Amino acid sequence: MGKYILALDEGTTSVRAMIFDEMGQVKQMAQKEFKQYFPKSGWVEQDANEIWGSILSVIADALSTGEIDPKEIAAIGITNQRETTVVWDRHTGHPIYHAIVWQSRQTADICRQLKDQGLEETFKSKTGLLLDPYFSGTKIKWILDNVTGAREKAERGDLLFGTIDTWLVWKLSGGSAHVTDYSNAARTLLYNIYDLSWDQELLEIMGVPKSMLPEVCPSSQVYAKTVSYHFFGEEIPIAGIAGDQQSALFGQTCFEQGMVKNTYGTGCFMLMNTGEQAVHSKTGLLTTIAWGLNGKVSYALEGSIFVAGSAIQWLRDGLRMIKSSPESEEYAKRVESADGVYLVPAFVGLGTPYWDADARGAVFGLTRGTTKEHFIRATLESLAYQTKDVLNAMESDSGITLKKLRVDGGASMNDFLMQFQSDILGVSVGRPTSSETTALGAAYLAGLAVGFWSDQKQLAEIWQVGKAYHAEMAPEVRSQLYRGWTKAVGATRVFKN
Ligand SMILES: Nc1ncnc2c1ncn2[C@@H]1O[C@H](COP(=O)(O)OP(=O)(O)O)[C@@H](O)[C@H]1O
Ligand SMILES: O=P(O)(O)OC[C@H](O)CO
Repeated sequence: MGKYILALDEGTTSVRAMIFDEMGQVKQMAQKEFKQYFPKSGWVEQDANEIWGSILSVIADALSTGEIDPKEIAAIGITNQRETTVVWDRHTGHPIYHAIVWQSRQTADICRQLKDQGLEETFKSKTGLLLDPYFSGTKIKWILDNVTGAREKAERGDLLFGTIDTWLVWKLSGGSAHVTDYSNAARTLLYNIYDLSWDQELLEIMGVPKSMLPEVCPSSQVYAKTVSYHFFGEEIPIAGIAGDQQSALFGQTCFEQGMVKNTYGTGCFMLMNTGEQAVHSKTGLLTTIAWGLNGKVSYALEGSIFVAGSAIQWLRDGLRMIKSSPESEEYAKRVESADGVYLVPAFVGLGTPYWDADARGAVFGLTRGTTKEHFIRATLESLAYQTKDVLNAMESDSGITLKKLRVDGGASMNDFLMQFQSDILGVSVGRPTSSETTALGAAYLAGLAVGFWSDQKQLAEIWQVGKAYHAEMAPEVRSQLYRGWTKAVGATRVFKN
């Protein structure tokens, strides 16, 4: 057995290859950002071939910089930005359109039409999801409706659909495996999360031929082996797949019912493990599959925030207020407060609990005294306020009052944000020693499948808190600040272009 597990973490903005040892420690990593395309207002697309090329390059980089022989890799786990949709020709392997990213709003009209036909409850009752452009189903329909000749090709069985996990396994296996796992299938709006099958009625409504869809498998099993020419002469088992948010839940070892994690990446996603029970939300949370493991499926409740770290990237790239995302912390700490400024980053609409595809971003409370520092601070604070909206929904749906929140993801490295998060929630926040829990989850799933780790108990023993934050804010200040946020979101939703 090799000494390491390789996790491929294909996020919204970058790909990472992370090589873990048996203690879950990072032996080596390589990362590469890739291009985002914004062809129209609210649309977000990527080039699936560029993602594939970037994956090959980070694998090579991690192995060569770490001087690791590919033979030492016992298995590969894949975790991915979810919902992002690729449709490609099964004969040539060429995508027929850009990958439509989960954040993209180009299917808002399709969702509206389906809602007008009174179909929301049909989708919700089978998939646990809502009719929002976020999910893959309407994105597939959009590609079939808008790319010349696509529908005919799909009906002839010439096209394949995949989320990014499926695309990468297909490429790594030389086109021999067309698979996904339960956690990714659960995000398509086409998969029945209760009877665990592609739902014929939903496929017909959406006009998606079943022949396009991947086989749905557990999250931990050997799906295929790498073709040797993509892996330096080695055939390595690809043995774990999970959507990045479910993978982070697994990497945080939230194995027990009621355990919660929040990941601050491009977006921000809070998931609660609800065990073998699928909990139905009354407050705009999603019911989803956490993972399939040991012959069982575990479910989760999820709150999805569309814009979190990407608001910080916008400060960097759009407004050019900062040179790097971590620099936001320094600016935020230079002022005592945001001085009444609220920024609502509804750049692609709002997710949980509002589900408003047409909302767009806004800033409130500007005065002549507002400085760049206040603006940056208000942007960071918006991540914490959105998280509070989600936690309120989660506590109300689950009946559980949270005492501690496990956090991870790029923006969780921001100490100012984590302290403010703890303050505004009135809950302790714990960041583990490894903030790379998304990749770790996929590594764990792959390692379990090949016997690299024996069981979940062994994994739970590895988790350690790296830094803890405790609420220091006076309750009346907390309430007053949050009241301001609630008013700002409400006002944002009234204004429509
Ligand atoms: N120290 C920081 N403070 C605030 N935001 C940060 C910081 N470091 C990274 N980010 C943000 O986190 C995101 C990257 O996190 P990551 O977990 O890699 O995201 P993804 O998996 O979605 O690509 C970026 O949007 C970036 O702006
Ligand atoms: O890229 P992230 O880490 O923000 O995750 C994206 C989510 O999977 C979208 O559902």
